[in-house]
Amino acid sequence: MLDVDITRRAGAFTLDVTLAASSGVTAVFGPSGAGKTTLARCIAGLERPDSGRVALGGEVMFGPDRDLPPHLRGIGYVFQEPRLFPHLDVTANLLYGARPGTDPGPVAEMLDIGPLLGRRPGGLSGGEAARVAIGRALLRSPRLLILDEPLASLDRRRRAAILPYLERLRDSGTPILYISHAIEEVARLATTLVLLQDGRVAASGSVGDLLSDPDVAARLGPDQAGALIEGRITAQEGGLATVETPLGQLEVAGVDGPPGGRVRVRIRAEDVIVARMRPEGLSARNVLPCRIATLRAGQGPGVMLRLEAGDGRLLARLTRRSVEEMGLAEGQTVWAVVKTSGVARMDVGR
Ligand SMILES: Nc1ncnc2c1ncn2[C@@H]1O[C@H](COP(=O)(O)OP(=O)(O)OP(=O)(O)O)[C@@H](O)[C@H]1O
Repeated sequence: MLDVDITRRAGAFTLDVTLAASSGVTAVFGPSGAGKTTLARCIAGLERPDSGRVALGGEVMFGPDRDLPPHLRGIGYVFQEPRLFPHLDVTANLLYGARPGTDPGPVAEMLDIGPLLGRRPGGLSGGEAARVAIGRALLRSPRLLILDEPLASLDRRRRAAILPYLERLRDSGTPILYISHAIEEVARLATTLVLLQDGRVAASGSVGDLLSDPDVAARLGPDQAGALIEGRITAQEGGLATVETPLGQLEVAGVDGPPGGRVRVRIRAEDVIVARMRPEGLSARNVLPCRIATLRAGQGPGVMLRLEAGDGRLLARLTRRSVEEMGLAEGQTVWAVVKTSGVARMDVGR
C-alpha cells in the first residue's frame, strides 16, 4: 500500500531507496546517519525528493507531475520529541487538526491517557507526552502513521512501559512506518523490516526471516543479533512462562499474558550455548535439539551459527576457537542451551 522509489541528495549524502510496505508495522532500521529520517520526511512531504515516486494506496503523493503538500497526504507523523502545544490541555492537543465532532475517547482509552485529558503538556512525563502525540496523530485518521523514533528520548524503563501501547496500535490496523535504531523495539513491533545503510536498502523482508539470517546479523553487529521466535503460552507459574514454539517448548521469564496468548520472544545470539551431546545436570531449563543450517565466520573472533529445528530458527554466536575445537560443521545435529533469563523483558512482546 506504500510504494516508494526515490532519490534525494543532501550535501554529501544520497538517499536512494525503493521499498514497498503493506499492512502492519514496517520498521526502517539502521545506524545513525543511514537516512531514516530523510526517508520518512520525503514520504510525508516534509522534504522533496530529487526524483522518483511516492504512492499510498495507489494514489501518487509525489511524482514527475505531482507533489502533494503534507496535509493532503493523509499521513500522521510523530516526531522524536512530542511537539505538543503548551497552552492547550491534552484534550485540545488531541483534537488539534482532527475533524469536528471527533470523539477522543476510544483512542484515549487505547493509549491510557484518559486521566490526563484536562492537564497541560508541561506537567506530563516523557512517556505520557509521547502517548498524547501518538493519539493526536491517530485522531486525524491517517492512512499511514509514521513514528520517527518516538521513544528515543525515553529511558529504558519508560520505553518498556510504552511498547504495549504500540503493540495495541499495531493490532488496531493502522499501517505504521516505524523508524528506529533499537533492535528490541523492532523485534517486538515489526511485521516487515527494512534495513537502511548509507542511504540504501541493505536488506528487506519479514522481520522473523531477517533477524535469523546470519548475514543480516553480521550487519547488525554481534550484540544486536538474535532470532525471533513466535509461540503460544501454555502455562504461567512463578514468573516463568512455558511457550510452545516451532523449536519446541521454551521456559522464559518476563512474559506477561494468560495461557493461550501468542507471544514473540527474541533470543539473543550471545545467550545461546551449543553442545555436541545432550548436556545433563544443567541449571538451564531449555535444551533444544537443532541442526546447524549455516556457519558464518565474521570479521573478528566470532562465528554466527544458524540453528534450525522444525520450522524454528535460532542464532548462536560462538568464538572461532570453540567452533574449531568442537569440530562443528553445517548439517550436524547439536543441542542449543538457552537460559531462561537470557530473554530480557524488553525483548518479549505479544
Ligand atoms: N539538509 C542537509 N544537508 C546536508 N546533509 C544532510 C541534510 N539532511 C540530512 N543530511 C545528512 O544525511 C544523512 C542522513 O540523515 P538522517 O537524519 O536521515 O539519518 P538518520 O538515519 O535518521 O539518523 P539518526 O538515527 O541519527 O536520526 C546524515 O549524514 C545527515 O548529516
